[in-house]
Amino acid sequence: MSEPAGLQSGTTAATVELEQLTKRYPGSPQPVVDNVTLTIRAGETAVLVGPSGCGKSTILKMINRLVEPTGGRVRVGGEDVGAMDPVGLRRRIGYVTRASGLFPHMTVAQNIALVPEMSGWPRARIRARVEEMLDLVGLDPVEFRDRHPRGLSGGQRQRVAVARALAADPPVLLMDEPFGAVDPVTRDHLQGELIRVQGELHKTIVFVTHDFDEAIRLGDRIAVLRERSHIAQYDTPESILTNPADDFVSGFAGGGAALKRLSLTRVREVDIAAYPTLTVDDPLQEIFNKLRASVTNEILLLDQRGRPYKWLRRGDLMRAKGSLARAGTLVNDTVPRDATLRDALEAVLTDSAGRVAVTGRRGEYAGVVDVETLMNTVHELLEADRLEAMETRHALEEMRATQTHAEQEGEGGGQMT
Ligand SMILES: Nc1ncnc2c1ncn2[C@@H]1O[C@H](COP(=O)(O)OP(=O)(O)OP(=O)(O)O)[C@@H](O)[C@H]1O
Repeated sequence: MSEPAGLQSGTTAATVELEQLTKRYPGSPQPVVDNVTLTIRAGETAVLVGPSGCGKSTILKMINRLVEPTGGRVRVGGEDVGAMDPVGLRRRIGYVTRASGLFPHMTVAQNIALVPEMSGWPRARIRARVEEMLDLVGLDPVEFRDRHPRGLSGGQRQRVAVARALAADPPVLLMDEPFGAVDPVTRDHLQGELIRVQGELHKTIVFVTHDFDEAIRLGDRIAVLRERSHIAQYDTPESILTNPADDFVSGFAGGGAALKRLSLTRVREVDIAAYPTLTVDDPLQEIFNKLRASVTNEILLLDQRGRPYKWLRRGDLMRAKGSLARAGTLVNDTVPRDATLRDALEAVLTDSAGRVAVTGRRGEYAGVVDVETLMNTVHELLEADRLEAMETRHALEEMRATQTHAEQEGEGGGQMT
């Protein structure tokens, strides 16, 4: 069977379309997936979130044909998967589940090499690919290549499972609660890693979870599903938080929209205050002068490599008898520019003076955020979201009105002839 263009290995991503997709398992009176139509754009992460048993896993399994639909179809890269050879199809769609599904008798490297081997890749290319994949998921190839799954932690097993799913460079990755069985701290870490990997690879990812916070964090778009996979809302996380379609969606999203909004924004996206700074090599007199002139009553002292080192307040130098080594308070927490505003808020709230230094890639000083900046920012964000939601609703209403008008005109025209 020929390989459809949209599904060739090496293709960055492919659109996934569900068209009136339905599944009724034998013996069950109701379909578990009922007439679902949904388009997942190439390169996007779509998260399916909904109550237990609403058919999320069944949808994923219909995409890679582990389950055959009873109605409708799935297209990947424009091609009907029902017309493809299921084994070939599965080689080109990565699949990661809650239980890693690694083969226990095979080493990590053998597990990752599985699909490239079945696809007939030359040995040297497979070896290089295994190393590359381990590197990508943050595992040292030398340390992990020859280990067996039983010797790995739950989090490490899921990393290997992701490496295996991506090994043959599939355009589509299906993830069924991949982090559901690991502890919350590891889950948090793995979610961050997935965001980083997706930032590099731009695959089309269909991710299933029943954790709404996970959906908010990972999804470019979220499909909130009711029973039988009826779509309650399919939208960006921002729209779902600020403009939920109905009570079911807002109930699922839970409270705390403002806090969740903080998780969606990065520190680099907000105005970071420029703080008065000096470096440890600057003359003492200059430090005195700057402190005296500072409206913040405080300066941030940077080390020789420009990294935040000490907070220095007026009087500190005097009390330390002019010794810079003894004066001030060491900076013990910083946040990178890529951190979320929620992380920044956490750091600011635990800081005794209510502010935290922001750093760039190499730990260099980039600015300071404080409680006031964060409060103002979240107010502005929520306000902007609300305005946008209102504009969208207005545009939709206008479109509908124009449509109705055109239809009426059409009907009128029909009567005249
Ligand atoms: N092979 C099967 N045969 C019969 N019924 C099935 C089969 N697989 C799943 N079901 C039923 O279909 C419904 C949907 O299951 P599915 O696993 O797709 O839901 P889900 O939303 O992924 O659930 P969860 O979040 O609990 O994993 C459930 O009622 C389940 O019992």
